[in-house]
Amino acid sequence: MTADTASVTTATAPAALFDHTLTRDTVRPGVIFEKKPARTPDGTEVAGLYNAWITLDNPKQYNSYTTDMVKGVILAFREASVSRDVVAVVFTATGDKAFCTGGNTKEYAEYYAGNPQEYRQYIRLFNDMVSAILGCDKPVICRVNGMRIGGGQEIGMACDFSVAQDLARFGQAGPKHGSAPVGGSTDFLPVMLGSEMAMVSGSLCEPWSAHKAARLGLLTDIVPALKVDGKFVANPMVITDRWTDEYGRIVHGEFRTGEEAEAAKATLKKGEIDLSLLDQKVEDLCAKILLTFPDCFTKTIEELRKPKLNAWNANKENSRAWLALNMMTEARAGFRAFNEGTKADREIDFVGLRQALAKGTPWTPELTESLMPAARAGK
Ligand SMILES: CC(C)(COP(=O)(O)OP(=O)(O)OC[C@H]1O[C@@H](n2cnc3c(N)ncnc32)[C@H](O)[C@@H]1OP(=O)(O)O)[C@@H](O)C(=O)NCCC(=O)NCCSC(=O)C1=CCCCC1=O
Repeated sequence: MTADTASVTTATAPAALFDHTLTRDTVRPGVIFEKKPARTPDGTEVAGLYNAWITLDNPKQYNSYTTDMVKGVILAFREASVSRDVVAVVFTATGDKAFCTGGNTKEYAEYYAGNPQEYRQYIRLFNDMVSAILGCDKPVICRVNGMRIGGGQEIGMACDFSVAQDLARFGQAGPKHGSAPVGGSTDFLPVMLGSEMAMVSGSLCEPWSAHKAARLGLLTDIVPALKVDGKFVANPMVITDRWTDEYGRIVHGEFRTGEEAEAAKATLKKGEIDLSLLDQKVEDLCAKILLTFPDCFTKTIEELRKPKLNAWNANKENSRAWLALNMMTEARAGFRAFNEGTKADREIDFVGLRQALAKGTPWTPELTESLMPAARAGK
């Protein structure tokens, strides 16, 4: 007679399991780790199996990660990775505004600016966070609950799948705020988009809509999140009702402008945000993963990660050194400007800087001060 799987398990599984977790320390400020029951495609809970949800919880600062949070993310991924009962990891954040807008600019401006040796240590942690995602033994789904900008885009692209609510925006901030997107984006973007669009997305700091990001290959799928009069509608700020302009150029996924944008803002205002379709999509994806051979699935994603991982491993250490030294010059100026400026004026004087450097001006403290929004306000 053939024994059922449960009896075989009872007879042959070790009586006591070794613990491969690095630490059971549950104090992880700004990061929530939860195990939620895994479900079959029809929604039935599966006994003894879970999906690990790792949630960035710093909504007031758009879920940017503080140094403590980076440590928390590493530990959470480590725990999810070694949990035998975890099927998939869902990486997300609190609220509906932002998944993550990258490194915490307040910390950058007030602690790391001008302190390269400290930032070098921070980047060790940051690099370990990206590596923890890329090396997770479970498939990782980024549940993009809102904008994914700067380092947020980098840790999002390190995930295996990304499912987004369609009000989310995607892109980089570094070249405007004093950094280079070498925390993953310069490695992942060419792999995911091809080099031309990688150049556009990585360097110009112009956000893309979810529709555009999905069309160009950054996302697994998108869902509407805005409900107007009880009905889900596509992000009204984005062109979704036509594919081309009068010259045949693709406009689907571009942001609306002029009167169309004004009307869209009004629609946004009267609607409410509901992430239930996002949750459903994430659950559906987790359920698809559940119904596969675990080891074959893991081997598959390990192989498919390689183009991203190889690029990341080739560059991360020398990027760390560059990022540290850049905290003496452009990052010091840019992150301070963002932190000290107003919403209407929080970038440095780019033209003034370029003109000064063209004349060989050194990076003195006086040069940095002269580039700040406060210097313009005084003029
Ligand atoms: C474009 C923005 C992402 C969003 O702009 P907007 O919609 O106008 O919202 P804000 O009013 O700016 O933001 C709401 C409040 O959140 C605070 N906030 C936003 N992002 C951060 C952040 N990253 N750190 C700390 N606080 C943040 C913002 O100050 C507002 O607070 P308030 O108290 O004033 O209400 C825009 O917010 C933006 O550009 N943010 C900064 C993006 C950024 O520069 N990120 C860092 C990029 S570099 C990076 O991430 C790196 C990672 C590792 C490798 C090296 C590296 O550089």
